[in-house]
Amino acid sequence: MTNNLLQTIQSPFDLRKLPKSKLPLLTSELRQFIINAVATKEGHLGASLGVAELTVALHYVFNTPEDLLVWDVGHQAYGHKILTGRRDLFHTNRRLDGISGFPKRDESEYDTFGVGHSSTAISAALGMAIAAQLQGHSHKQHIAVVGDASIASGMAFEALNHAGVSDTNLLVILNDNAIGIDPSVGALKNYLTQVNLDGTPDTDTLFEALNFNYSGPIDGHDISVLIDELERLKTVPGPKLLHVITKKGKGLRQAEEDQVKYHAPGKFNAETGELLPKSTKAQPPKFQDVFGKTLVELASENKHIVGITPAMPTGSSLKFMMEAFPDRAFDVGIAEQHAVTFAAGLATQGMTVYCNIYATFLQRAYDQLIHDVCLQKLPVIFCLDRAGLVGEDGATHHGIFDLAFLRCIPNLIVFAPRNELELRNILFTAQLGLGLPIAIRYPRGRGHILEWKQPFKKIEIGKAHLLKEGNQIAIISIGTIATNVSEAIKSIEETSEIIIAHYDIRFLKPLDEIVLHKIFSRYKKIVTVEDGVKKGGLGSAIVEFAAENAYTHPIKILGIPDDFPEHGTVEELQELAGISINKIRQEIYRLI
Ligand SMILES: Cc1ncc(C[n+]2csc(CCOP(=O)(O)OP(=O)(O)O)c2C)c(N)n1
Ligand SMILES: CC(=O)[C@@H](O)[C@H](O)COP(=O)(O)O
Ligand SMILES: [Mg+2]
Repeated sequence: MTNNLLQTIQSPFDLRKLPKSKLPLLTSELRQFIINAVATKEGHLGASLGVAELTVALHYVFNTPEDLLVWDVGHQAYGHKILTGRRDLFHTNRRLDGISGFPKRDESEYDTFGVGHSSTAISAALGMAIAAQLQGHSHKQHIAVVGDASIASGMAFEALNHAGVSDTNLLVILNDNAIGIDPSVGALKNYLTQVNLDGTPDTDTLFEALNFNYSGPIDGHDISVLIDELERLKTVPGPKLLHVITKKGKGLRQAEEDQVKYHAPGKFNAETGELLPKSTKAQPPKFQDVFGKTLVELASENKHIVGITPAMPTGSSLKFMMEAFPDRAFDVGIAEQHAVTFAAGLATQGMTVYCNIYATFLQRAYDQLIHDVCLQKLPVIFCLDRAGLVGEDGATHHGIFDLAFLRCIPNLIVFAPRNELELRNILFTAQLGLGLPIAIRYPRGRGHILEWKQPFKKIEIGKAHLLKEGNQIAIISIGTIATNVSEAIKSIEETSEIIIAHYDIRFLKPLDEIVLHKIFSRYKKIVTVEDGVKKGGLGSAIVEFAAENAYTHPIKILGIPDDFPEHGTVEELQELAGISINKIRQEIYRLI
């Protein structure tokens, strides 16, 4: 398909000049543009395909950017980006120095609010709407587009509760496709499904009870119905909720049929929709699969084991336990706060709980972690996937704060496996009973060990590992960044007389003080390396240890500088942050 019409749209002002009759063609071209771009450049697919009509209709009816449009999560905003001046830049989506995969305020005036984490749109749009009232801009419209999985989160409920007693020009559009990344769950999902089946609710809807003017459900792929309803709602004062039914992946057969895989499918053939074949060579496992498969092994021996994921069964691989032991594995929806306190409740009753949360999303449940788990010494086992730099998802998704924000919590053990075997063994060790909560953080992607299914070995809590001795400088690393450190050391030792010691501290908490005293007595200079923020993490811990023990060695901290890393490949971002093999080698040379 050509995209002749789409090519004429530089901004929504051009779009609004088109006759309504041209909009279906424009929508098809937009959809095809997204398919072509994601097929070769990768990214999120299904969500943007599902809202193609809605995106065109919103920019057609509302006077964006004067009217404020807020996308929840933002993984569905590719069409919005393409229509708002970024079509010709779209090939740089999620690449280093390119545009972000999510709406971002400093990228465009049409991106009214930075997103990536879910369920923020209603709060943000309500804030904007109340600001408009206070500033006397009563003509402004405020629209939050939120998915059925995201609206089930606590934050979204809190915002609805507040908005319902406001008299603001707020329109919440519930984009209901009955799926998040994985199928949506919970009582609200069942309620929405029923409303959808009935066609129209015959009693007061949940949203009417919260004082919203409810309309729908309407067909989100019928652009003319959408436009008529949005035009009508523009004239209705107060908080409104429009229930729109869409199909995730709409317009690409495979994406409609396998919505989980095509949420973010990787490269595929734009014409046939088929995923590009993966290498047939045996590969080391993904860390998430080491977690998921090991948990099944452990759960089959230990009936007290329970697993929890907040809406990421596939991403975390908890799906394996959900299949094997459906009664003991829970997808609680996008509800990180609930997931943590739910885990705490289970732990009070002697259950052995593995609560798997992406490191970045645990940020949302910080109080629950402190107040409900650690303060009460409840031995919940937190498995923090996607820790460190995650790559193309960028600033909103890097799991780089966890080491710093976990280290300051009393009673919490913090462990980062160096490889798949260490992950497997700590998962085993944790269920033997630690008497304290533990956070186990590991990265996105694959490790290096093909034969990872080895017999379990118990890990001694608080014990660091000497990986190699040296003569002047000691490097202390934590987690899988040890691979970069080992490579950097190897290349230096190949070309010089210097021999560098390397320790894997493993436990950020409790620190192995015996080993640290040995390091400080034996070596003149210390380097720490972590794939988390420098402020507050491993480096800070070592500096504090040195100060407490009156060691005056120079200590060089390598980690993420005090800034938000953007998107790019992990290797590119490590280079920028100064923790790539190359940058570690340079730093060591500088010290020598
Ligand atoms: C706080 C938080 N938890 C988890 C995620 C991961 N996540 C991204 S999209 C998504 C599903 C969103 O589903 P829905 O709101 O229904 O939107 P759809 O993809 O169907 O358009 C999830 C769980 C996230 N972005 N933020
Ligand atoms: C939009 C969002 O938050 C998720 O889709 C996220 O991109 C998933 O990340 P992984 O690909 O690492 O599972
Ligand atoms: Mg959805």
